[in-house]
Amino acid sequence: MAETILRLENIRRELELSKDIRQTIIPNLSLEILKGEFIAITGPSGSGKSTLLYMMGGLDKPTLGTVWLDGEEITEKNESEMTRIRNEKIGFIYQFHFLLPEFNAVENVSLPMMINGRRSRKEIRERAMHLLDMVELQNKYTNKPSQLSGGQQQRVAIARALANEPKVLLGDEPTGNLDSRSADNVYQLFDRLNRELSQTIIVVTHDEEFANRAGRRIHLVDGKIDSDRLLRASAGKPIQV
Ligand SMILES: Nc1ncnc2c1ncn2[C@@H]1O[C@H](COP(=O)(O)OP(=O)(O)OP(=O)(O)O)[C@@H](O)[C@H]1O
Repeated sequence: MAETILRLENIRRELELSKDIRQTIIPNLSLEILKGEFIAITGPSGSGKSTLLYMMGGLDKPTLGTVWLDGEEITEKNESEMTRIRNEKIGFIYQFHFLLPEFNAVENVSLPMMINGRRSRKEIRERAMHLLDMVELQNKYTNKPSQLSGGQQQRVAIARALANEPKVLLGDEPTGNLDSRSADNVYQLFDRLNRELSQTIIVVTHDEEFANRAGRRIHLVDGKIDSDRLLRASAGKPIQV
């Protein structure tokens, strides 16, 4: 039986638009995610997908409710504890890569490990190169972001997100800015990470093809789970036959 890696209990997220106007983005949502799952979150624009993802990764806090990550309640942590937890346990990938333009690929991937401070400089460099090999950028170590294609930049961002061996990899429209071939490459990479390393992956996407190739698809409408379907077996959830 796979372990739970993320648990959201009775999450409510309201926004204070002005002193007396509040908007409810997520009324009351509970969800359990197991280690090794590959999940796509879909839904119309404004349905609360990114808000949900950010609460899972501790970048946003619910108005009410509890989020547990890897057995730890993250909703009660202060900002400096959350910064450490995000660095150690979460890998984020955004629609835009947010690589540092003046740093090359190895340096960009090294950054989260330098902040973490658990590896020596030599180990950091070796791991950065290993991660770039894994995303098939073995001949681009010293390229700066401007010397890479959009798909290659996104693969550096994925290598960077994996730097500290995150418990959960979160993607907010990671293929949204890519042509279909590069998007397919990114999908293939996620699929490989999930199958070979049992990496837990949760991706918000508008890309139907991507969503249908994940292991589980959660569809949101107005901040509520409209459907939650297993599409195929994954390390986290084998489909019983
Ligand atoms: N900082 C903010 N200020 C005002 N409204 C916000 C803010 N952040 C989110 N919202 C509102 O919250 C709702 C949910 O936003 P969210 O970005 O989570 O939706 P989404 O499903 O990810 O949308 P999209 O697919 O367009 O990215 C939307 O109605 C949005 O306008």
